[in-house]
Amino acid sequence: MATHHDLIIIGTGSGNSLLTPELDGLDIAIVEEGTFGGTCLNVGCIPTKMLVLPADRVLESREAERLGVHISREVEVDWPAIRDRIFTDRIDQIAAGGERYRRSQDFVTVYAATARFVGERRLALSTGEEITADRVVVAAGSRADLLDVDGLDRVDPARGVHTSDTVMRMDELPQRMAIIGGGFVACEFAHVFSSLGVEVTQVQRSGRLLRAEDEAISRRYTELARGRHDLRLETVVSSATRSDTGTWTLALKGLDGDTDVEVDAVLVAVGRTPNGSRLGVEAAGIELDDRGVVVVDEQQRTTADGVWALGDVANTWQLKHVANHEARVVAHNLAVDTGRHRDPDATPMDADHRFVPHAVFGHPQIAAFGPTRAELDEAGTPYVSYTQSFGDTAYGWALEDTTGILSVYADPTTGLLLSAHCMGPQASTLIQPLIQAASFGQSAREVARGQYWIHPALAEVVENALLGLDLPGE
Ligand SMILES: Cc1cc2nc3c(=O)[nH]c(=O)nc-3n(C[C@H](O)[C@H](O)[C@H](O)COP(=O)(O)OP(=O)(O)OC[C@H]3O[C@@H](n4cnc5c(N)ncnc54)[C@H](O)[C@@H]3O)c2cc1C
Ligand SMILES: NC(=O)c1ccc[n+]([C@@H]2O[C@H](COP(=O)([O-])OP(=O)(O)OC[C@H]3O[C@@H](n4cnc5c(N)ncnc54)[C@H](O)[C@@H]3O)[C@@H](O)[C@H]2O)c1
Repeated sequence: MATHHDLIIIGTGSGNSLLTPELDGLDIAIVEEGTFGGTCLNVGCIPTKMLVLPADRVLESREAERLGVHISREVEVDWPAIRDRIFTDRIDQIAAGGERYRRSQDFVTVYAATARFVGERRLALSTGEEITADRVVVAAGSRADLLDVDGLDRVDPARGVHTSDTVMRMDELPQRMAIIGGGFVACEFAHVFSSLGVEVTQVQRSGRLLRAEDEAISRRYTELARGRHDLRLETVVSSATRSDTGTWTLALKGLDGDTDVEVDAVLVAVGRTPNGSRLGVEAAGIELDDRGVVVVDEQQRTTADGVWALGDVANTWQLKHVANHEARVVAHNLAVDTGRHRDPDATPMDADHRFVPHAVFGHPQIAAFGPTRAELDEAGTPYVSYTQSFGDTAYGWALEDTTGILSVYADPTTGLLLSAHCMGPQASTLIQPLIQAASFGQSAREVARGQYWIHPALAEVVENALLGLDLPGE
Protein backbone atom coordinates (compact mmCIF):
# COMPACT_ATOMS: atom_id res chain seq x y z
CA MET A 1 0.00 0.00 0.00
CA ALA A 2 1.36 3.39 -0.95
CA THR A 3 1.15 6.33 1.44
CA HIS A 4 -0.62 9.25 -0.18
CA HIS A 5 0.38 12.90 0.35
CA ASP A 6 -0.92 16.18 -1.02
CA LEU A 7 2.57 17.13 -2.23
CA ILE A 8 5.90 15.35 -2.60
CA ILE A 9 9.14 17.30 -2.98
CA ILE A 10 12.22 15.39 -4.14
CA GLY A 11 15.38 17.09 -2.85
CA THR A 12 16.02 19.44 0.07
CA GLY A 13 18.29 22.00 -1.68
CA SER A 14 16.07 24.63 -3.25
CA GLY A 15 13.18 22.18 -2.82
CA ASN A 16 13.21 22.86 0.91
CA SER A 17 12.40 26.53 0.33
CA LEU A 18 9.10 25.65 -1.39
CA LEU A 19 7.29 25.27 1.90
CA THR A 20 5.93 28.80 2.13
CA PRO A 21 3.35 29.71 4.80
CA GLU A 22 0.63 29.44 2.16
CA LEU A 23 1.26 25.69 1.90
CA ASP A 24 1.19 25.15 5.68
CA GLY A 25 -1.27 22.47 6.58
CA LEU A 26 -1.04 20.51 3.33
CA ASP A 27 0.21 16.95 3.89
CA ILE A 28 3.73 17.36 2.49
CA ALA A 29 6.42 14.70 1.99
CA ILE A 30 10.02 15.69 1.40
CA VAL A 31 12.46 13.03 0.23
CA GLU A 32 16.23 13.42 0.61
CA GLU A 33 18.88 10.79 -0.04
CA GLY A 34 21.86 12.87 1.10
CA THR A 35 22.57 15.65 3.56
CA PHE A 36 19.67 17.97 4.29
CA GLY A 37 20.07 21.33 2.54
CA GLY A 38 21.53 20.09 -0.77
CA THR A 39 24.56 21.14 -2.77
CA CYS A 40 24.84 24.89 -2.21
CA LEU A 41 24.85 24.64 1.57
CA ASN A 42 26.80 21.43 2.09
CA VAL A 43 29.25 21.05 -0.77
CA GLY A 44 28.77 24.00 -3.12
CA CYS A 45 28.49 27.79 -3.11
CA ILE A 46 28.72 28.45 0.61
CA PRO A 47 31.69 26.34 1.73
CA THR A 48 33.64 27.15 -1.46
CA LYS A 49 33.26 30.88 -0.90
CA MET A 50 34.19 30.44 2.76
CA LEU A 51 37.37 28.76 1.47
CA VAL A 52 38.04 31.46 -1.13
CA LEU A 53 38.20 34.11 1.58
CA PRO A 54 41.26 32.73 3.42
CA ALA A 55 42.84 31.99 0.02
CA ASP A 56 42.33 35.64 -0.95
CA ARG A 57 43.87 36.72 2.36
CA VAL A 58 47.02 34.74 1.60
CA LEU A 59 47.36 36.35 -1.82
CA GLU A 60 46.58 39.79 -0.45
CA SER A 61 49.38 39.38 2.08
CA ARG A 62 51.74 38.84 -0.87
CA GLU A 63 50.23 41.65 -2.90
CA ALA A 64 50.66 44.00 0.09
CA GLU A 65 54.35 44.29 -0.83
CA ARG A 66 53.34 46.45 -3.80
CA LEU A 67 51.59 48.83 -1.44
CA GLY A 68 54.65 49.24 0.77
CA VAL A 69 53.52 46.81 3.46
CA HIS A 70 56.17 44.21 4.28
CA ILE A 71 55.00 41.17 6.20
CA SER A 72 58.12 39.80 7.82
CA ARG A 73 56.71 36.48 9.04
CA GLU A 74 55.93 33.65 6.65
CA VAL A 75 52.15 33.34 6.22
CA GLU A 76 51.04 30.07 7.80
CA VAL A 77 47.93 28.17 6.74
CA ASP A 78 46.12 26.12 9.40
CA TRP A 79 44.00 23.80 7.22
CA PRO A 80 42.10 22.06 10.06
CA ALA A 81 41.15 25.49 11.47
CA ILE A 82 39.98 26.71 8.05
CA ARG A 83 38.02 23.50 7.39
CA ASP A 84 36.44 23.29 10.84
CA ARG A 85 35.39 26.95 10.84
CA ILE A 86 33.42 26.18 7.70
CA PHE A 87 31.93 22.77 8.43
CA THR A 88 31.94 21.99 12.17
CA ASP A 89 31.23 25.53 13.32
CA ARG A 90 28.70 26.53 10.69
CA ILE A 91 27.53 24.38 7.75
CA ASP A 92 26.92 21.10 9.59
CA GLN A 93 24.93 22.88 12.27
CA ILE A 94 22.76 24.69 9.72
CA ALA A 95 22.08 21.44 7.83
CA ALA A 96 21.18 19.54 11.02
CA GLY A 97 19.04 22.45 12.27
CA GLY A 98 17.18 22.61 8.94
CA GLU A 99 16.36 18.93 9.09
CA ARG A 100 15.30 19.10 12.76
CA TYR A 101 12.97 21.98 11.98
CA ARG A 102 11.29 20.18 9.07
CA ARG A 103 10.86 17.01 11.10
CA SER A 104 9.26 19.05 13.89
CA GLN A 105 6.45 20.29 11.60
CA ASP A 106 3.47 17.99 11.99
CA PHE A 107 2.25 18.45 8.41
CA VAL A 108 5.65 17.46 6.94
CA THR A 109 7.03 13.92 6.59
CA VAL A 110 10.77 13.72 5.89
CA TYR A 111 11.85 10.51 4.14
CA ALA A 112 15.62 9.86 4.30
CA ALA A 113 15.71 7.78 1.13
CA THR A 114 16.43 7.67 -2.59
CA ALA A 115 13.27 8.16 -4.64
CA ARG A 116 12.52 6.70 -8.06
CA PHE A 117 9.39 7.17 -10.15
CA VAL A 118 7.45 3.95 -10.78
CA GLY A 119 4.33 5.60 -12.20
CA GLU A 120 2.49 8.89 -12.49
CA ARG A 121 3.20 10.83 -9.28
CA ARG A 122 4.15 7.48 -7.69
CA LEU A 123 7.58 6.93 -6.17
CA ALA A 124 9.39 3.89 -4.83
CA LEU A 125 11.79 4.72 -2.01
CA SER A 126 15.03 2.90 -1.19
CA THR A 127 13.48 2.11 2.22
CA GLY A 128 10.97 -0.16 0.46
CA GLU A 129 8.05 2.25 0.93
CA GLU A 130 5.93 3.59 -1.90
CA ILE A 131 4.44 7.08 -1.85
CA THR A 132 2.01 8.90 -4.11
CA ALA A 133 0.75 12.47 -4.27
CA ASP A 134 -1.60 14.86 -6.04
CA ARG A 135 1.37 17.05 -6.89
CA VAL A 136 5.13 16.42 -7.13
CA VAL A 137 8.08 18.79 -7.39
CA VAL A 138 11.34 17.42 -8.77
CA ALA A 139 14.21 19.39 -7.23
CA ALA A 140 16.83 16.64 -7.34
CA GLY A 141 19.80 18.72 -8.55
CA SER A 142 22.86 17.40 -10.37
CA ARG A 143 25.92 15.32 -9.55
CA ALA A 144 29.64 15.73 -10.25
CA ASP A 145 30.96 13.87 -13.30
CA LEU A 146 34.00 11.62 -13.06
CA LEU A 147 36.54 10.64 -15.68
CA ASP A 148 36.41 7.63 -17.92
CA VAL A 149 39.90 6.68 -16.73
CA ASP A 150 40.63 3.69 -14.45
CA GLY A 151 41.16 4.92 -10.89
CA LEU A 152 39.54 8.28 -11.57
CA ASP A 153 36.13 6.84 -12.39
CA ARG A 154 34.95 6.82 -8.78
CA VAL A 155 35.36 9.04 -5.76
CA ASP A 156 37.76 7.56 -3.21
CA PRO A 157 38.91 10.15 -0.67
CA ALA A 158 41.00 7.59 1.23
CA ARG A 159 43.04 7.10 -1.96
CA GLY A 160 43.12 10.82 -2.75
CA VAL A 161 40.50 10.86 -5.53
CA HIS A 162 38.01 13.67 -5.02
CA THR A 163 35.19 15.66 -6.50
CA SER A 164 33.95 18.94 -5.04
CA ASP A 165 31.77 16.78 -2.72
CA THR A 166 34.75 15.48 -0.75
CA VAL A 167 37.76 17.73 -1.37
CA MET A 168 36.79 20.42 1.14
CA ARG A 169 36.80 17.96 4.05
CA MET A 170 40.26 16.47 3.50
CA ASP A 171 42.11 15.60 6.74
CA GLU A 172 45.20 17.44 5.57
CA LEU A 173 46.31 19.43 2.56
CA PRO A 174 48.20 17.31 0.05
CA GLN A 175 51.58 18.56 -1.06
CA ARG A 176 50.67 18.17 -4.75
CA MET A 177 47.23 18.09 -6.38
CA ALA A 178 46.03 17.63 -9.96
CA ILE A 179 42.83 19.49 -10.76
CA ILE A 180 41.15 18.19 -13.90
CA GLY A 181 38.92 20.71 -15.69
CA GLY A 182 38.85 24.40 -16.55
CA GLY A 183 35.35 25.50 -15.55
CA PHE A 184 33.93 27.21 -12.46
CA VAL A 185 34.72 24.42 -10.01
CA ALA A 186 38.26 23.73 -11.24
CA CYS A 187 39.22 27.42 -11.37
CA GLU A 188 37.85 28.25 -7.93
CA PHE A 189 39.62 25.28 -6.34
CA ALA A 190 42.85 25.95 -8.26
CA HIS A 191 42.81 29.42 -6.69
CA VAL A 192 42.00 28.06 -3.23
CA PHE A 193 44.51 25.22 -3.08
CA SER A 194 47.40 26.99 -4.82
CA SER A 195 46.97 29.96 -2.44
CA LEU A 196 46.93 27.65 0.56
CA GLY A 197 50.30 26.24 -0.49
CA VAL A 198 49.42 23.12 -2.50
CA GLU A 199 51.45 22.59 -5.71
CA VAL A 200 48.58 22.54 -8.22
CA THR A 201 48.68 21.13 -11.74
CA GLN A 202 45.51 22.05 -13.63
CA VAL A 203 44.65 19.94 -16.66
CA GLN A 204 42.19 21.47 -19.09
CA ARG A 205 40.95 19.78 -22.26
CA SER A 206 40.50 22.96 -24.28
CA GLY A 207 42.84 25.85 -25.05
CA ARG A 208 41.62 28.32 -22.39
CA LEU A 209 40.16 28.36 -18.91
CA LEU A 210 36.55 29.49 -18.47
CA ARG A 211 35.91 29.26 -22.19
CA ALA A 212 32.31 30.41 -21.91
CA GLU A 213 33.41 33.87 -20.71
CA ASP A 214 33.97 36.84 -23.03
CA GLU A 215 37.14 35.90 -24.89
CA ALA A 216 39.23 38.81 -23.56
CA ILE A 217 38.43 37.76 -20.00
CA SER A 218 38.94 34.05 -20.58
CA ARG A 219 42.36 34.78 -22.15
CA ARG A 220 43.44 37.15 -19.37
CA TYR A 221 42.33 34.77 -16.64
CA THR A 222 44.16 31.91 -18.31
CA GLU A 223 47.39 33.94 -18.41
CA LEU A 224 47.04 34.96 -14.77
CA ALA A 225 46.39 31.35 -13.71
CA ARG A 226 49.44 30.23 -15.71
CA GLY A 227 51.52 32.62 -13.62
CA ARG A 228 50.26 31.05 -10.41
CA HIS A 229 50.31 27.30 -10.96
CA ASP A 230 51.23 24.62 -13.48
CA LEU A 231 48.58 24.80 -16.22
CA ARG A 232 48.28 22.21 -18.98
CA LEU A 233 45.97 23.31 -21.78
CA GLU A 234 44.58 21.15 -24.59
CA THR A 235 45.51 18.22 -22.41
CA VAL A 236 43.67 15.16 -21.11
CA VAL A 237 44.49 12.43 -18.61
CA SER A 238 44.99 9.15 -20.47
CA SER A 239 45.73 6.92 -17.46
CA ALA A 240 46.28 7.06 -13.72
CA THR A 241 48.30 4.70 -11.54
CA ARG A 242 48.78 4.75 -7.81
CA SER A 243 52.00 3.61 -6.14
CA ASP A 244 52.18 1.71 -2.83
CA THR A 245 53.16 4.95 -1.11
CA GLY A 246 49.96 6.62 -2.34
CA THR A 247 51.43 8.79 -5.10
CA TRP A 248 49.35 9.08 -8.27
CA THR A 249 51.10 9.22 -11.62
CA LEU A 250 48.84 10.74 -14.26
CA ALA A 251 49.76 10.16 -17.88
CA LEU A 252 48.83 13.32 -19.81
CA LYS A 253 48.32 13.70 -23.54
CA GLY A 254 48.36 17.20 -24.87
CA LEU A 255 50.14 20.22 -26.29
CA ASP A 256 53.43 19.17 -24.66
CA GLY A 257 53.11 15.66 -26.13
CA ASP A 258 52.91 12.74 -23.68
CA THR A 259 53.98 13.73 -20.18
CA ASP A 260 53.58 12.43 -16.62
CA VAL A 261 52.67 14.31 -13.51
CA GLU A 262 53.03 12.96 -9.97
CA VAL A 263 50.54 14.11 -7.35
CA ASP A 264 49.20 13.13 -3.94
CA ALA A 265 45.56 13.92 -4.70
CA VAL A 266 43.34 14.39 -7.72
CA LEU A 267 40.27 16.63 -7.94
CA VAL A 268 38.00 15.81 -10.87
CA ALA A 269 35.96 18.91 -11.87
CA VAL A 270 34.76 18.24 -15.40
CA GLY A 271 31.10 19.20 -15.17
CA ARG A 272 27.85 18.08 -13.57
CA THR A 273 25.04 15.82 -14.84
CA PRO A 274 21.40 16.55 -13.94
CA ASN A 275 19.78 13.83 -11.81
CA GLY A 276 16.59 13.36 -13.89
CA SER A 277 17.60 10.09 -15.53
CA ARG A 278 18.53 8.58 -12.11
CA LEU A 279 14.94 9.24 -11.01
CA GLY A 280 13.43 7.06 -13.73
CA VAL A 281 11.29 10.01 -14.79
CA GLU A 282 10.11 8.30 -17.96
CA ALA A 283 7.88 6.05 -15.81
CA ALA A 284 6.03 9.21 -14.77
CA GLY A 285 5.66 10.74 -18.24
CA ILE A 286 8.29 13.40 -17.50
CA GLU A 287 10.35 14.21 -20.59
CA LEU A 288 14.11 14.82 -20.60
CA ASP A 289 15.89 16.74 -23.36
CA ASP A 290 18.95 15.36 -25.15
CA ARG A 291 21.23 16.64 -22.35
CA GLY A 292 19.18 14.83 -19.71
CA VAL A 293 17.56 18.04 -18.43
CA VAL A 294 13.91 17.79 -17.32
CA VAL A 295 11.83 19.71 -19.87
CA VAL A 296 9.76 22.47 -18.25
CA ASP A 297 7.56 25.28 -19.56
CA GLU A 298 7.73 28.94 -18.45
CA GLN A 299 5.77 28.05 -15.31
CA GLN A 300 8.24 25.26 -14.41
CA ARG A 301 5.63 22.57 -15.26
CA THR A 302 7.02 19.30 -16.63
CA THR A 303 5.33 17.30 -19.37
CA ALA A 304 3.48 15.27 -16.69
CA ASP A 305 0.30 16.57 -15.08
CA GLY A 306 0.77 17.89 -11.55
CA VAL A 307 4.59 17.68 -11.69
CA TRP A 308 6.87 20.73 -11.55
CA ALA A 309 10.68 20.82 -11.67
CA LEU A 310 13.30 23.39 -10.73
CA GLY A 311 17.01 23.97 -10.29
CA ASP A 312 19.94 21.94 -11.66
CA VAL A 313 17.69 19.04 -12.65
CA ALA A 314 15.69 21.31 -14.95
CA ASN A 315 18.05 23.99 -16.32
CA THR A 316 21.51 24.23 -17.84
CA TRP A 317 22.76 27.20 -15.81
CA GLN A 318 23.31 25.07 -12.70
CA LEU A 319 23.38 28.14 -10.46
CA LYS A 320 21.85 28.59 -7.03
CA HIS A 321 20.25 31.98 -7.71
CA VAL A 322 18.49 30.41 -10.73
CA ALA A 323 17.28 27.48 -8.59
CA ASN A 324 16.08 29.97 -5.95
CA HIS A 325 14.18 32.01 -8.52
CA GLU A 326 12.56 28.90 -9.98
CA ALA A 327 11.64 27.74 -6.47
CA ARG A 328 9.82 31.05 -5.88
CA VAL A 329 7.95 30.56 -9.17
CA VAL A 330 6.96 26.98 -8.27
CA ALA A 331 5.92 27.99 -4.72
CA HIS A 332 3.66 30.69 -6.18
CA ASN A 333 2.23 28.34 -8.79
CA LEU A 334 1.59 25.61 -6.21
CA ALA A 335 -0.25 28.11 -4.02
CA VAL A 336 -2.42 29.11 -6.99
CA ASP A 337 -2.96 25.50 -8.08
CA THR A 338 -4.05 24.40 -4.60
CA GLY A 339 -6.30 27.45 -4.18
CA ARG A 340 -4.21 28.63 -1.23
CA HIS A 341 -2.74 31.83 -2.63
CA ARG A 342 -3.49 34.75 -0.33
CA ASP A 343 -4.74 36.70 -3.36
CA PRO A 344 -7.78 34.77 -4.64
CA ASP A 345 -7.32 36.35 -8.10
CA ALA A 346 -3.65 35.31 -8.39
CA THR A 347 -2.72 33.50 -11.60
CA PRO A 348 0.29 31.27 -12.32
CA MET A 349 3.55 33.15 -12.94
CA ASP A 350 6.36 32.62 -15.45
CA ALA A 351 10.06 32.32 -14.61
CA ASP A 352 12.20 35.24 -15.76
CA HIS A 353 15.44 33.98 -17.32
CA ARG A 354 16.21 37.10 -19.35
CA PHE A 355 19.36 38.25 -17.55
CA VAL A 356 20.93 35.36 -15.66
CA PRO A 357 24.24 36.44 -14.14
CA HIS A 358 27.07 34.31 -12.78
CA ALA A 359 30.30 34.89 -10.93
CA VAL A 360 33.47 32.86 -10.62
CA PHE A 361 35.16 33.43 -7.29
CA GLY A 362 38.72 33.01 -8.50
CA HIS A 363 41.49 35.54 -8.21
CA PRO A 364 40.55 37.95 -9.66
CA GLN A 365 36.81 37.44 -9.59
CA ILE A 366 34.79 37.21 -12.79
CA ALA A 367 31.13 38.17 -13.15
CA ALA A 368 28.93 38.47 -16.20
CA PHE A 369 25.46 38.33 -17.68
CA GLY A 370 24.20 38.16 -21.23
CA PRO A 371 25.88 37.22 -24.49
CA THR A 372 29.62 37.46 -25.08
CA ARG A 373 31.04 39.57 -27.92
CA ALA A 374 31.42 36.39 -30.00
CA GLU A 375 27.80 35.39 -29.36
CA LEU A 376 26.53 38.87 -30.31
CA ASP A 377 28.62 38.74 -33.51
CA GLU A 378 27.43 35.26 -34.36
CA ALA A 379 23.78 36.22 -33.86
CA GLY A 380 24.28 39.41 -35.90
CA THR A 381 23.00 41.50 -32.98
CA PRO A 382 23.88 45.19 -33.43
CA TYR A 383 25.72 46.62 -30.42
CA VAL A 384 28.04 49.30 -29.14
CA SER A 385 30.62 48.32 -26.54
CA TYR A 386 33.15 49.86 -24.24
CA THR A 387 35.83 48.29 -22.08
CA GLN A 388 36.87 50.14 -18.94
CA SER A 389 40.10 49.17 -17.18
CA PHE A 390 39.96 49.17 -13.38
CA GLY A 391 43.46 50.68 -13.46
CA ASP A 392 42.14 53.85 -15.15
CA THR A 393 39.88 54.80 -12.24
CA ALA A 394 40.75 56.40 -8.93
CA TYR A 395 40.10 53.31 -6.82
CA GLY A 396 41.97 51.20 -9.35
CA TRP A 397 45.01 53.40 -8.59
CA ALA A 398 44.57 52.70 -4.88
CA LEU A 399 44.43 48.99 -5.66
CA GLU A 400 47.42 49.21 -8.04
CA ASP A 401 45.22 47.08 -10.30
CA THR A 402 46.70 46.17 -13.67
CA THR A 403 44.38 43.44 -14.93
CA GLY A 404 40.75 44.32 -14.15
CA ILE A 405 38.33 45.14 -16.97
CA LEU A 406 34.61 45.71 -17.39
CA SER A 407 33.12 45.40 -20.89
CA VAL A 408 29.57 46.61 -21.43
CA TYR A 409 27.47 45.96 -24.52
CA ALA A 410 24.38 48.00 -25.37
CA ASP A 411 21.81 48.37 -28.09
CA PRO A 412 23.08 51.21 -30.34
CA THR A 413 19.62 52.73 -30.79
CA THR A 414 17.98 52.46 -27.37
CA GLY A 415 21.09 52.33 -25.16
CA LEU A 416 19.57 49.37 -23.29
CA LEU A 417 22.16 46.99 -21.89
CA LEU A 418 22.61 43.67 -23.66
CA SER A 419 25.37 42.23 -21.49
CA ALA A 420 28.30 42.98 -19.22
CA HIS A 421 31.49 41.02 -18.58
CA CYS A 422 33.80 41.90 -15.73
CA MET A 423 37.04 40.60 -14.25
CA GLY A 424 38.61 42.26 -11.24
CA PRO A 425 38.33 42.80 -7.50
CA GLN A 426 34.73 42.57 -6.28
CA ALA A 427 33.44 41.85 -9.81
CA SER A 428 30.55 39.82 -8.33
CA THR A 429 29.28 42.91 -6.48
CA LEU A 430 30.23 45.55 -9.06
CA ILE A 431 28.10 44.00 -11.77
CA GLN A 432 24.84 44.17 -9.79
CA PRO A 433 23.77 47.73 -10.87
CA LEU A 434 24.17 46.60 -14.49
CA ILE A 435 21.99 43.53 -13.90
CA GLN A 436 19.44 45.85 -12.29
CA ALA A 437 19.55 48.28 -15.21
CA ALA A 438 19.08 45.48 -17.75
CA SER A 439 16.27 43.86 -15.74
CA PHE A 440 14.33 47.09 -15.30
CA GLY A 441 14.94 48.37 -18.81
CA GLN A 442 17.04 51.40 -17.84
CA SER A 443 19.31 52.78 -20.56
CA ALA A 444 23.06 53.14 -20.09
CA ARG A 445 22.77 56.93 -20.16
CA GLU A 446 20.00 56.98 -17.54
CA VAL A 447 21.98 54.77 -15.19
CA ALA A 448 25.23 56.68 -15.65
CA ARG A 449 23.80 60.17 -15.35
CA GLY A 450 20.58 59.68 -13.38
CA GLN A 451 22.26 59.09 -10.04
CA TYR A 452 25.32 59.99 -7.98
CA TRP A 453 28.29 57.62 -8.05
CA ILE A 454 30.35 57.74 -4.87
CA HIS A 455 33.84 59.09 -5.47
CA PRO A 456 36.38 57.54 -5.44
CA ALA A 457 34.64 54.16 -5.02
CA LEU A 458 35.32 51.16 -7.23
CA ALA A 459 31.79 51.59 -8.65
CA GLU A 460 33.23 54.39 -10.82
CA VAL A 461 34.44 51.53 -13.04
CA VAL A 462 30.76 50.92 -13.85
CA GLU A 463 29.96 54.61 -14.31
CA ASN A 464 32.93 55.11 -16.66
CA ALA A 465 32.14 51.98 -18.67
CA LEU A 466 28.59 53.24 -19.27
CA LEU A 467 29.79 56.74 -20.17
CA GLY A 468 32.29 55.25 -22.61
CA LEU A 469 29.54 53.78 -24.79
CA ASP A 470 29.16 55.62 -28.08
CA LEU A 471 25.41 56.24 -28.00
CA PRO A 472 23.29 58.83 -29.81
CA GLY A 473 22.78 62.08 -27.90
CA GLU A 474 25.92 61.56 -25.78
C1 LIG B 1 31.64 23.30 -5.76
C2 LIG B 1 30.43 24.07 -6.20
C3 LIG B 1 30.37 25.44 -6.02
C4 LIG B 1 29.25 26.15 -6.43
N1 LIG B 1 29.25 27.50 -6.27
C5 LIG B 1 28.19 28.22 -6.71
C6 LIG B 1 28.16 29.63 -6.54
O1 LIG B 1 29.09 30.25 -6.04
N2 LIG B 1 27.07 30.31 -6.98
C7 LIG B 1 26.01 29.66 -7.56
O2 LIG B 1 25.03 30.32 -7.94
N3 LIG B 1 26.01 28.32 -7.72
C8 LIG B 1 27.08 27.59 -7.30
N4 LIG B 1 27.07 26.23 -7.44
C9 LIG B 1 25.89 25.59 -8.03
C10 LIG B 1 24.76 25.42 -6.99
O3 LIG B 1 25.28 24.77 -5.85
C11 LIG B 1 23.62 24.63 -7.58
O4 LIG B 1 23.19 25.25 -8.77
C12 LIG B 1 22.43 24.55 -6.64
O5 LIG B 1 22.82 24.12 -5.37
C13 LIG B 1 21.37 23.63 -7.22
O6 LIG B 1 20.28 23.55 -6.35
P1 LIG B 1 19.16 22.45 -6.55
O7 LIG B 1 18.15 22.72 -5.49
O8 LIG B 1 18.76 22.39 -7.96
O9 LIG B 1 19.89 21.07 -6.25
P2 LIG B 1 20.62 20.53 -4.94
O10 LIG B 1 20.93 21.58 -3.97
O11 LIG B 1 21.72 19.67 -5.43
O12 LIG B 1 19.49 19.63 -4.25
C14 LIG B 1 19.10 18.40 -4.78
C15 LIG B 1 18.91 17.43 -3.64
O13 LIG B 1 18.22 16.29 -4.14
C16 LIG B 1 18.72 15.13 -3.54
N5 LIG B 1 18.42 14.02 -4.43
C17 LIG B 1 18.90 13.80 -5.68
N6 LIG B 1 18.37 12.70 -6.21
C18 LIG B 1 17.53 12.20 -5.27
C19 LIG B 1 16.69 11.07 -5.24
N7 LIG B 1 16.58 10.23 -6.27
N8 LIG B 1 15.98 10.84 -4.12
C20 LIG B 1 16.06 11.67 -3.06
N9 LIG B 1 16.82 12.76 -3.04
C21 LIG B 1 17.55 13.02 -4.15
C22 LIG B 1 20.21 15.42 -3.40
O14 LIG B 1 20.79 14.63 -2.38
C23 LIG B 1 20.22 16.91 -3.07
O15 LIG B 1 20.26 17.15 -1.68
C24 LIG B 1 28.16 25.48 -7.02
C25 LIG B 1 28.20 24.09 -7.18
C26 LIG B 1 29.32 23.39 -6.78
C27 LIG B 1 29.35 21.90 -6.95
N1 LIG C 1 30.67 30.44 -8.79
C1 LIG C 1 29.69 29.69 -9.27
O1 LIG C 1 28.61 30.16 -9.60
C2 LIG C 1 29.90 28.21 -9.42
C3 LIG C 1 30.99 27.59 -8.85
C4 LIG C 1 31.14 26.23 -9.05
C5 LIG C 1 30.20 25.52 -9.80
N2 LIG C 1 29.15 26.16 -10.33
C6 LIG C 1 28.19 25.42 -11.18
O2 LIG C 1 28.52 24.06 -11.25
C7 LIG C 1 28.54 23.64 -12.60
C8 LIG C 1 29.61 22.62 -12.82
O3 LIG C 1 30.89 23.24 -12.77
P1 LIG C 1 32.15 22.56 -13.43
O4 LIG C 1 33.29 23.50 -13.32
O5 LIG C 1 32.31 21.18 -12.91
O6 LIG C 1 31.68 22.37 -14.93
P2 LIG C 1 31.90 23.25 -16.26
O7 LIG C 1 31.02 22.64 -17.27
O8 LIG C 1 31.79 24.69 -15.96
O9 LIG C 1 33.41 22.98 -16.65
C9 LIG C 1 33.92 21.71 -16.97
C10 LIG C 1 35.33 21.92 -17.46
O10 LIG C 1 36.00 20.67 -17.53
C11 LIG C 1 36.69 20.59 -18.79
N3 LIG C 1 36.79 19.17 -19.12
C12 LIG C 1 35.75 18.35 -19.40
N4 LIG C 1 36.20 17.09 -19.60
C13 LIG C 1 37.54 17.13 -19.41
C14 LIG C 1 38.56 16.16 -19.46
N5 LIG C 1 38.28 14.89 -19.75
N6 LIG C 1 39.84 16.53 -19.21
C15 LIG C 1 40.12 17.83 -18.93
N7 LIG C 1 39.19 18.81 -18.87
C16 LIG C 1 37.92 18.46 -19.10
C17 LIG C 1 35.87 21.42 -19.74
O11 LIG C 1 36.66 21.88 -20.80
C18 LIG C 1 35.42 22.56 -18.83
O12 LIG C 1 36.40 23.56 -18.75
C19 LIG C 1 28.73 24.89 -13.46
O13 LIG C 1 27.95 24.81 -14.62
C20 LIG C 1 28.31 26.01 -12.57
O14 LIG C 1 27.09 26.53 -12.98
C21 LIG C 1 28.98 27.50 -10.17
